[in-house]
Amino acid sequence: MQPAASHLAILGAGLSGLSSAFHLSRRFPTAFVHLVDKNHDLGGWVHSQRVELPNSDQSVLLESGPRTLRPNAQSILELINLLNLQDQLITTSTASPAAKSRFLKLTQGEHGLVTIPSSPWAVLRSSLRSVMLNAVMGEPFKKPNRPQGITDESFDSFMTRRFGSEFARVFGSALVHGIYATDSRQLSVRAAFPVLWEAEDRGNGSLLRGLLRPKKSSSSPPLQDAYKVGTVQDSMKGVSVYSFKNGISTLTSALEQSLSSTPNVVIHRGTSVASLTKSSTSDQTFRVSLSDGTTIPATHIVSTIPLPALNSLLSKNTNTNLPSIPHLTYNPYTSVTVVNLVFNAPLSAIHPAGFGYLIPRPKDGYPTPDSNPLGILGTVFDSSSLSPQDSSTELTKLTVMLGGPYPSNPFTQPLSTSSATSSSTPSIITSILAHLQSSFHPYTSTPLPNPVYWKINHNQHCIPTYLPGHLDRMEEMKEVLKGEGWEGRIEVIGAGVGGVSVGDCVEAGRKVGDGWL
Ligand SMILES: C=Cc1c2[nH]c(c1C)Cc1[nH]c(c(CCC(=O)O)c1C)Cc1[nH]c(c(C)c1CCC(=O)O)Cc1[nH]c(c(C)c1C=C)C2
Repeated sequence: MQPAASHLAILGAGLSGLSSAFHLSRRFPTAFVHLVDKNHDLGGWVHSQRVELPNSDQSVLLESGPRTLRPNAQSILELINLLNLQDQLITTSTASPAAKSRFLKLTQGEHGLVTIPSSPWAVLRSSLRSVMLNAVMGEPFKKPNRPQGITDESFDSFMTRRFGSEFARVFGSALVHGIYATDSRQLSVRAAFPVLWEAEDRGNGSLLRGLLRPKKSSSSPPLQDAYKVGTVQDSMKGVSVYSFKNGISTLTSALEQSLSSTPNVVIHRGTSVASLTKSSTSDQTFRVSLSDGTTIPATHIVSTIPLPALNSLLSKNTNTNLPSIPHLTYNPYTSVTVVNLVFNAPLSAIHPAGFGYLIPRPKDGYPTPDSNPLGILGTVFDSSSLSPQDSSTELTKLTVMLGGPYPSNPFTQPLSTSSATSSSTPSIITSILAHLQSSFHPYTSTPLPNPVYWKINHNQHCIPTYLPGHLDRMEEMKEVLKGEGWEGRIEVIGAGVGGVSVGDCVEAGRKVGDGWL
């Protein structure tokens, strides 16, 4: 029989680790909960920074990780309620341009952005008409064409089957750039977009018919599992996305603060896990040794660190009675360089109102320095939805994202994390400004002003690319963790396992250790 969960060790204090510690410390109020992170600052990829602009009394809030949240993630609404963050919310309505207007930049050489049509009438007037019309109108009438017996495929192959290769490249690859910053020809459709895979089943082979057909309603969750959202749900009516006055770090900082004042929780920051072994004595506890010399005896473990990091940790163990965990190094991780720019001019003087734009995969694939030399994936118009974070609407902030599947660009290495004012503009910023100028033409025909502030952050290996077959591999991994040696007393969660969004990570932390006693 499993021992009671009396000593819990949680490896990694990003969103999944913080959420795990928060929920487990409430579920097991008499257990000792240890939360370990190699960094001194907790929160993982969430990084919000308020910057005072030089020579002015103005400030802006810049994000280098996730910047907005969606109201459908109940587990986040629950944290907002439990941590009392409601008065710090800023919301963007579904009727705002940020929610309604999205753009594509089709080719680097050509000026301008193309609006993604949001209604059938808009399609008829759009320059994307030729790519969209036949693909979308024809899909419901196309014969079912999923090859028999396949259990997964790439997102590109799925979209190509149903809509044709040009539609898959233009829309599919751009969507994947904006979420996974990867090549849609590598990404598993079932792991990344399960809703679409299931809709094709429901529509008897047609994705669009399946999306229009309602899902069979699942029975409501047992009462103890109901999300404690309080009145937060009501404040999300008509909201498309939201954040906080001081950015997404509000959530991670509030979790950290709450854990710091919880008597049964110890946070070990700035120290990494040196080894993970299992005692050979009859108590069979795990030993988590930290690089600062501390050893945590643990009855149960939650690993939220990237899967390759867990693999390195376990492969250091010699003479261990712990079985190896499969598939930890199967998926690659992509890196994204995030460039925040701030202009001393209102939004309308810089770019059209809207969410921002994405750039599809070039026609000839990625290693094409002529078509997209900087490897730009897209640009977010932050001020369209997040201007209440800043001290003035006379400022415009936007974020250019580079990297992902493009060959690593020559600028990122020496500038991995840097920021400055316009007095010393490096060539990457100059090149990005030229790209923006061409993207915003003819909306803005006058030269763009120099940014009053810019900041570059290179997020190395920040997002996993789930390769086809990911869900089956994760099931196999879970079977091993339930078996001899681990005995269901370790759970491996986080972005590498079950979803990369903030909501997925928080939800995984909420569910972890469900069967522990
Ligand atoms: C660091 C860059 C990131 C890129 N994708 C993600 C990050 C953190 C993760 C991500 N982005 C989105 C989702 C879906 C969210 C959901 O469905 O709940 C995820 C998991 C969508 C998204 N993409 C962009 C924005 C502003 C959003 C809204 C959510 C968020 O704030 O992250 C823009 C964008 N993200 C990336 C690129 C290249 C890009 C380009 C415009 C990569």
